[in-house]
Amino acid sequence: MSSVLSPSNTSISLTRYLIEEQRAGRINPDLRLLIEVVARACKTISIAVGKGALGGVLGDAGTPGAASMNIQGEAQKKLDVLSNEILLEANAWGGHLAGLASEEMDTSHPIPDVYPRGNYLLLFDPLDGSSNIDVNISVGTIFSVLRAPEGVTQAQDKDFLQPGTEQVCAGYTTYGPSTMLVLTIGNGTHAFTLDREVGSFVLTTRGMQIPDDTKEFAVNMSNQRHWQPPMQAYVTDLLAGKEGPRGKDFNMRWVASMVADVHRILTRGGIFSYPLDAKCEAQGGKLRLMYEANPMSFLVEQAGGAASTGRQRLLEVQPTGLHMRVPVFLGSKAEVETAVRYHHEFDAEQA
Ligand SMILES: O=P(O)(O)OC[C@H]1O[C@](O)(COP(=O)(O)O)[C@@H](O)[C@@H]1O
Ligand SMILES: [Mg+2]
Ligand SMILES: [Mg+2]
Repeated sequence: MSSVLSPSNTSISLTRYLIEEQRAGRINPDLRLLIEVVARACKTISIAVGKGALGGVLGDAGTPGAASMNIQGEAQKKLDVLSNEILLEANAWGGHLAGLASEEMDTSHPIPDVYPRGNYLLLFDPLDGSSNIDVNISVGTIFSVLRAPEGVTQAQDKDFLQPGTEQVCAGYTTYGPSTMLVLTIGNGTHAFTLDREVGSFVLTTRGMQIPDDTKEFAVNMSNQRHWQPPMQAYVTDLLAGKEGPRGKDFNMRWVASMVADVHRILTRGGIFSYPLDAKCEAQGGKLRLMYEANPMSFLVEQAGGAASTGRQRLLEVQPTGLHMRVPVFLGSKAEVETAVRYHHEFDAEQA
């Protein structure tokens, strides 16, 4: 059972938590440093996000009429670009990386020759929930850490193409009413809250646990007409409530910031889905495997939940590109298994 820790003078900081994990032999000094550097960069982003219009960080990057686009074909927000720069600058010189990759950069980013290299690869979505930036709704940063292949000191895109099961660490920060960092190194999922006075992340929930069952689902319902038949059937039965085949009523939530929707699920359960639909079919989905779906799936599985494409365990998907997209179903284990059953039954009927 997860335990929300009441603040006391023995509060455990992120640094102490990581040192204890290192002493237990679960992480080495390089990975500990890498996590500390990412956390510090997220504190800087949190300050920028918190300033909002006063910091001049709202709105689109680029110039009026000439928005700057990323490889996803999306107009970049100023905070997308600023957060990316903050994470790049913070991590380039740290000496624990062989390469970086980001939602906002077409290809992987080499570590400048002047800096020492390390054995890890860092992938990140510098600012998740971009459509919510200008309307003051929670946004976040998502990151994933892999090992660089043996002998690789300056990674290329192909070196990042490892299934999610190879992650050694994953996390996200939410920039909401409070700033929180949620982290796993493969020994459970834990939440830290930023103590703004002290300037450090403090452990506030050790061992987050997602209840197996839920009465809450999160999906962008406006895409319903574009969904495939199994998804149509699954949501129709959710909406039918206790009079329907599911025999219970379900509530719906959709923040449109994956970090916020997943944080709610890690905190009180639920299922989050961004299925394949006619609009994103050609791309293979909406959400990105390497720096959205994989890190969130690792965190969810480490909290007792499940994560699937609807047809396959998400962490076992073999990446084919840095910006590969996938359908996503994650959260309460029994509910994800139910959604997957609708897809398998439909496929079996088609076969
Ligand atoms: O606009 P939609 O269709 O509701 O999609 C919302 C989804 O898109 C995202 O904003 C995509 O992430 P980015 O903001 O990092 O591009 C997710 O956070 C969110 O779950
Ligand atoms: Mg995102
Ligand atoms: Mg983003």
